[in-house]
Amino acid sequence: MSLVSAQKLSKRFGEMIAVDNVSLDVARGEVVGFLGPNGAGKSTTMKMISGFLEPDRGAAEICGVDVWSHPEEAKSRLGYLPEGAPAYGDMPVADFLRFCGRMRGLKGAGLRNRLAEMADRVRLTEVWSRPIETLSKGYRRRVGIAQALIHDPDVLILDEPTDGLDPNQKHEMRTLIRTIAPEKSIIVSTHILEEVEAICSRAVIIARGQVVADSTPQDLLERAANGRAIRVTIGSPEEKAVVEKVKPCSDGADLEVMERRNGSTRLLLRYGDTPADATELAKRLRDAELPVEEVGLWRPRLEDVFRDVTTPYH
Ligand SMILES: Nc1ncnc2c1ncn2[C@@H]1O[C@H](COP(=O)(O)OP(=O)(O)OP(=O)(O)O)[C@@H](O)[C@H]1O
Repeated sequence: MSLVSAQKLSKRFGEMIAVDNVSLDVARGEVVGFLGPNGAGKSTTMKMISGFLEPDRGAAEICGVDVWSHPEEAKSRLGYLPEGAPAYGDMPVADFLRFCGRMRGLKGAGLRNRLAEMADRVRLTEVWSRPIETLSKGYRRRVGIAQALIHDPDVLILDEPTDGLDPNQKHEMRTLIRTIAPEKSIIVSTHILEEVEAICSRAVIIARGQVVADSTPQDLLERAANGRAIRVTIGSPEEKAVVEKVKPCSDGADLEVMERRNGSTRLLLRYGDTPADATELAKRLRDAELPVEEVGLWRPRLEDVFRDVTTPYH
């Protein structure tokens, strides 16, 4: 069963369609990376899924509970980490989490147990009595995660969970997310594509309010290249002349100039559905007496895939 189910969500602000017919299902154990350029509609979609913003059309359910007709019940199954640090900076960590627990309806031994578990699991023991505003960014973000987890929700929505953290803190946060992932459905909004590869089992890319890709990060990478593109570097800065000379050797591939650097031009040759043969191409380029520096199958990064699927929407 999907713990998160959003069906055909749409939202307009005046004339502008911020979210257009977005559907998203997330099963237990899935970590979905929610990606998109600035203004794509990520926050608006997450706010509608978590019941903070009413959609014009469509519906969202958390654990089978409609977020608009039964908001209290739906929100009790949901933990949310907003962007940035938690408020109430002058409160000690323990008091803040106790307060959040009470707001979530916990009390007595149940509350004490959850607080102890958070201290241990989110590794907050060291700073337990310190005011939040005196903590490092990494610890503050962990306090944010602890407040989202205090009532042991089935669904977690995390907005930019590692933004502004140093590499060690990022690593710790990702390890924590991976540890809790099997029991929950998690949606992570992020701009950091390496994060998607590190922790997400699925990547949903949104542009201009619409879902433009929904697949595993590995599948997106394979689909983008799949041995069907070659990267060529020619030792000449004359972009136009390079393209003209490479074209007749390229068996009808689509040519794109990737970059010009240090007197060289780097091209990307896409072969569509035909497998690319880098050895044959290298031979032809040498026969044409081009100053070839490098010829190899192109291995895209997630950045390239992201650019590919969102660029037509800018
Ligand atoms: N309350 C609002 N009133 C008017 N327009 C809004 C409102 N909230 C969002 N928008 C607009 O809706 C579009 C989608 O915004 P949204 O914040 O959902 O994008 P996003 O993908 O989260 O962007 P970012 O990565 O920059 O946070 C943007 O053009 C934004 O300006």
